[in-house]
Amino acid sequence: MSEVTPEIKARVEELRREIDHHNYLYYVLDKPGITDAQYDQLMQQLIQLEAAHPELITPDSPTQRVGGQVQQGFQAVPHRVPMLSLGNAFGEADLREFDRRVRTNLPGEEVEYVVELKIDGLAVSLWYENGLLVRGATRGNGEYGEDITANLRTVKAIPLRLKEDVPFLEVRGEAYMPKDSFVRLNEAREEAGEPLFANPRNAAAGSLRQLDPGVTASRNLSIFMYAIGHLEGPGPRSHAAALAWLKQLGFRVNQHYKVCQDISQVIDYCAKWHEKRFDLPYAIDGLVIKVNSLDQQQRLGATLKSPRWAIAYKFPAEQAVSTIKDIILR
Ligand SMILES: NC(=O)c1cnc(OC2CCCC2)nc1N
Repeated sequence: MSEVTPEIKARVEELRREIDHHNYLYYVLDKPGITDAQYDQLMQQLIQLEAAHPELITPDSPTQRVGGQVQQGFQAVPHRVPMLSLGNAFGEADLREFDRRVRTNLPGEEVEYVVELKIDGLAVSLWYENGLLVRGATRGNGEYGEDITANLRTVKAIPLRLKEDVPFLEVRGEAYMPKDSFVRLNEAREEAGEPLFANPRNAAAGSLRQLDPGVTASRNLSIFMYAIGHLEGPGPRSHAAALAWLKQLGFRVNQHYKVCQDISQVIDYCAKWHEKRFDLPYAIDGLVIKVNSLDQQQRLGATLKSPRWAIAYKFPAEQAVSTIKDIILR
């Protein structure tokens, strides 16, 4: 093994920064800055330098996303803050009833809502210590999840290192399989005589619960972050500010969220996306409405399993019976 010179160390660090930046442009912002060939060229240089100087390898190096070993199973891990499930609203009357309950519990106060698309994937929790990804887990039963860190590290939209070294941060998001990846995967499975996945949510869940991270890496999963689970130190005071801060840290955040001043604006926004949902490159099964003020969220609290400050608006199930492909590709 040849001696590590300062020049080699500097080159490795420069390659890492450049590759991380291009991963961020491509997988987080959907705005690639270079061609795939140029990207592969950078990766090959870094792989070769790290192979010649393994002592330079760090856990957050872009070459360390796909771990080697196949796991025997998944460790059960406790969530510091339970991952609650959402109550459902199936129409305008349910949404107005939700608004009435919120305002009854916050007498005389102004209430703002944030409305987000409800990504149809798998809820996951990511833990970062000093800006480094240290753990990833499924929601599980809300109290305990499964440790799928090795699999989540392969999702390139998940940063291995944040843009700021926050001491401790746990964030939640929805991992999902884009529609075109879902169709391609099922076509390949049909070719191979394997059972098809019924929908992108099952495909994402199946891909994340693989014992071999190499299989997860091949499934082209992505993610949208939607909440801070636990944060040490001062943080944002509203949910909208939390989403902006997560984006600033380098996370992928869905940009179709809207701050609404009253429930009528919420209802209009839900109607708009009920119309437009097939224009999206990923599956959604509704929208999520949240009280914007984190202080009001705190004071509204939660029932045993659901927050009083949030509700899911679910789209009516598909009327026409059509093949999964038509629905996905409509
Ligand atoms: N699938 C989604 O896109 C989604 C799921 N969950 C939440 O919020 C949590 C926070 C409090 C209970 C639910 N937001 C979302 N956008």
